[in-house]
Amino acid sequence: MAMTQSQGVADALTQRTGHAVELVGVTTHGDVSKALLAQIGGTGVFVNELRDKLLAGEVDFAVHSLKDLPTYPAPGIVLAATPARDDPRDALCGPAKLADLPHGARVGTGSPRRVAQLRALRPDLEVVPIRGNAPTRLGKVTDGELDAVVLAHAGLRRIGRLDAVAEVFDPDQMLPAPGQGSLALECRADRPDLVELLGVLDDPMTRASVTAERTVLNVLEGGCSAPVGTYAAEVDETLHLTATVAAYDGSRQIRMSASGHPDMAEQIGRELADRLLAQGADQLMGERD
Ligand SMILES: NCc1[nH]cc(CCC(=O)O)c1CC(=O)O
Repeated sequence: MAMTQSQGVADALTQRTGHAVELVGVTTHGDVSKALLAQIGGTGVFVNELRDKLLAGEVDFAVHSLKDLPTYPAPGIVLAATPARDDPRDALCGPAKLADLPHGARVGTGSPRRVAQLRALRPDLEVVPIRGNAPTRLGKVTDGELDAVVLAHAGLRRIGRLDAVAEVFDPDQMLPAPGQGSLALECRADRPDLVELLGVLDDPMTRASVTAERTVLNVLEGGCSAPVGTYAAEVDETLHLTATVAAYDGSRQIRMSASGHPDMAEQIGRELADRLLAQGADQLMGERD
């Protein structure tokens, strides 16, 4: 997935600027570790090695999945572009839609956000923690170990496996991870030439949406392993943001929305997060079964 999305960015950049781009593959801790993301700390596990190579001057820019990027800034590094977002939703992969899965069906996901929202939708399911890349996860359904898995639609599209999708979750049912489906192009802050070059791929609507989403996560002090779901989109120059914090066991969920001018994306996110906290979001996030 990482190589496919990076190649897409490289091609787009060459097309727009005429510059040739050479891909340098980097394996990260998140790629090799078999531990659950929630256990290895979550934030930065797919990102840190790439940032090290940026700072060492071994590569000029890095392509990340935005949802894997920690919300706190990295010294010396800037987010030069957020290209137009892919489908941000989650997808159920398997032989049947969620409502048609048998009682007690085994559904795989390692994400506390997905676990919490799945349990809220179908308390009877057995949610099984899994890791590994998307093909490995899909393989667990094919070989009968699991009845279904939940994966990001964007990732499935990038690896050409939309055939596995039984149902795409509406954000009303399951809110995606902040930044899901969006890419992040990072480069060194002391390379204004590159910041400008990469800027041709920036999509202002995506930037506003993901800024609002990531601000919610930042204020709630959650990483990619927090049970926080968000979705923001711009309609007629108004940014609409919805966010949820869910108890891990699915028993309780706080869900709220806000909207405003896209230029105020950060403030919209901050105010929504404050309202979630006032409703007891921090208490829900701290709970584990
Ligand atoms: N956590 C790993 C990860 N990082 C980005 C994606 C998918 C692509 C995206 O959301 O942009 C995935 C896999 C998944 O969640 O199914």
